[in-house]
Amino acid sequence: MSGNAIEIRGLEKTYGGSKGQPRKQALRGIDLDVPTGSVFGLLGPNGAGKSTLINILAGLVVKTAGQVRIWGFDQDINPRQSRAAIGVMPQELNLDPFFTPRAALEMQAGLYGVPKAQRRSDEILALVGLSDKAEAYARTLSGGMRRRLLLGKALVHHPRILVLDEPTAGVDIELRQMLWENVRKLNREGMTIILTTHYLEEAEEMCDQIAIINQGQVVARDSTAALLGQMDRKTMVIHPAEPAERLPEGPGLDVARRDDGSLAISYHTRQTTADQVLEAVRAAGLSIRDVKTEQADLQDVFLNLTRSA
Ligand SMILES: Nc1ncnc2c1ncn2[C@@H]1O[C@H](COP(=O)(O)OP(=O)(O)OP(=O)(O)O)[C@@H](O)[C@H]1O
Repeated sequence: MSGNAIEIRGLEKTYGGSKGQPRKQALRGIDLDVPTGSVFGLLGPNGAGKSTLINILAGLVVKTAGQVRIWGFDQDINPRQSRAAIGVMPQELNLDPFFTPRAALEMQAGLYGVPKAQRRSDEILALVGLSDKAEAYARTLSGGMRRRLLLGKALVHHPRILVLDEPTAGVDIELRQMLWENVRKLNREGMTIILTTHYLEEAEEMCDQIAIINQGQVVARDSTAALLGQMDRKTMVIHPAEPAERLPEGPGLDVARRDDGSLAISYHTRQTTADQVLEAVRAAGLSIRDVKTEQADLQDVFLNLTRSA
């Protein structure tokens, strides 16, 4: 398919307040296109609504309003086809402890109505590195192996789109590499990949497109390169030798006094050099007792984006 693997318009979700809990609006009108063939990163702080969005795509959560098209199929009009186009690797390790990996894959294939002749359990077991555990009970598998099996289960029905919800949260380096190798391979073969992650460097490395979600809304959506361009904010924290009477000034400098008497000077590294910041400090008549820099992290970026939104 050319164009978009997924098209979302005006998507809303309000969880009903049960047992006296207040109602919770988790998604507040999401518009989002995921280009076919991309590795698409869905970023956002805890509680932003990423899992809700993914679960709606997977058909596990019912939306309150809006339209979702998966591989051209409207979820409301063609629920079966839209579900068949997507495979989801969930966050929780929800596996039946008495199934072997092979049985779990066969069972999943059965649920999706994949005919026996078209099942590729051995191929999938090999892909996720579980061939030698094919007949082991799930309860005897390590956490990492269970994750691999969940990835395998997401692939049994040959989906066009693979969704990975926090695939590398708490996994070791080896498994992480193996997951990313698999993702790259599947993407090269044409699969569209959507993943949620908390790790900015992971998104930077893996994703060519990124959407940032905050409080149920898309606050940024761009190519990774363009977004990272906005993330070049650094903060230089200056402890002046004497209390500062005058604040440093300069184009692109954002200066704040902190409670400990230090000055936090934020700037964009593409626009301003550290030297220019120091010059502005001296021009304000300040001598420096101590200085350190703070790199913007994803949290800063979120704050920035939500403020400007
Ligand atoms: N079943 C539910 N009932 C009520 N509220 C819910 C339910 N599931 C999620 N929420 C609320 O909806 C909001 C979005 O949650 P969601 O799990 O989608 O966020 P998230 O971005 O995936 O966060 P995390 O990274 O922590 O998984 C949160 O405020 C959450 O508490």
